[in-house]
Amino acid sequence: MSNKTIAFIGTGNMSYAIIGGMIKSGFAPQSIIATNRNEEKLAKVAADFNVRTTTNNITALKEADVIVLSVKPQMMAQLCDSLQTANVDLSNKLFVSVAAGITVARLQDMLGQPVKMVRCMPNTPSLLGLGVSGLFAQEISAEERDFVEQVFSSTGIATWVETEAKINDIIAVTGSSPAYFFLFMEAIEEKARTLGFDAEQARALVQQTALGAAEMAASQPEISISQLRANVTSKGGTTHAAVEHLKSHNLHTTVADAMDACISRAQQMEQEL
Ligand SMILES: NC(=O)c1ccc[n+]([C@@H]2O[C@H](COP(=O)([O-])OP(=O)(O)OC[C@H]3O[C@@H](n4cnc5c(N)ncnc54)[C@H](O)[C@@H]3O)[C@@H](O)[C@H]2O)c1
Ligand code: PRO
Repeated sequence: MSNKTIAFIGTGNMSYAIIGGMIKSGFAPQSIIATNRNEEKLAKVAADFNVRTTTNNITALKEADVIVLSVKPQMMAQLCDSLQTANVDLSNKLFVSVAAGITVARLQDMLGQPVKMVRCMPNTPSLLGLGVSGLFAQEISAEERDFVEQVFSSTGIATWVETEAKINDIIAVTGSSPAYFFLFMEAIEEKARTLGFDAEQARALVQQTALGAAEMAASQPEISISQLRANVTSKGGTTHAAVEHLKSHNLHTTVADAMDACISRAQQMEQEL
């Protein structure tokens, strides 16, 4: 592994997941600094991953080679302002922003100077090494590119996109989409409860089925997802009845429209923030 130090500024759900994936894949805990304003959150990160923690963003900024900006988009301007006024030379640092809806140009504006910046759109399964991260950068060195790729591929699949606009598409396809799957699982779990399964059974039944279905797809890439579905669906049978109901309620269009709403919101945030 590289000897660079990486700091996560604002270690909440997303950075916790990335750090978890990095540690699982062998990054040295001492090469990782996690910051948060909330000491309880830091205590958990330190206890779970043995990384260095601090409530002082500037200490982390000074020490790290790579700075991951991981606060909520609405908090980013305030954070960047505090980093800018700290009088630290940022020209040799590499920044990575995981925030949705803030462009590189806007981040540089917030930081008050044209720093080297990578836009990254990860997702929370990174915690298990099963994440997907979209990456976009211009004008960074091959070594910096390799390091960022090493970090995010340690948490799952990392893929570079050609244009910054594509990061918004990645949000719809992989950044937000764990929530779509969870929503579907919630709906099945809820119905299982109304059919009389207790909470524990309903949860176990839905999660095992989701895991089994994903693993069926992942372990047999030569079989299309639609064929896997067809294999469950007997002509004139029970699954057919359920699937036809979903189709007649425009499931595909609804999902596509939801993904368009996700992209539109990211574009709108780019104007707002
Ligand atoms: N959660 C996801 O699935 C996901 C996926 C992709 C990208 N993202 C992006 O990741 C970023 C973080 O999202 P999250 O879900 O982890 O949010 P979060 O609220 O869980 O984490 C952000 C943390 O930053 C801390 N914080 C706020 N201001 C701070 C400051 N000035 N200094 C230090 N700490 C500060 C907060 O206490 C909080 O714990 C967002 O910009 C989001 O767009 C999230
Ligand atoms: N979670 C963040 C949001 O909801 C970004 C992708 C996933 O805005």
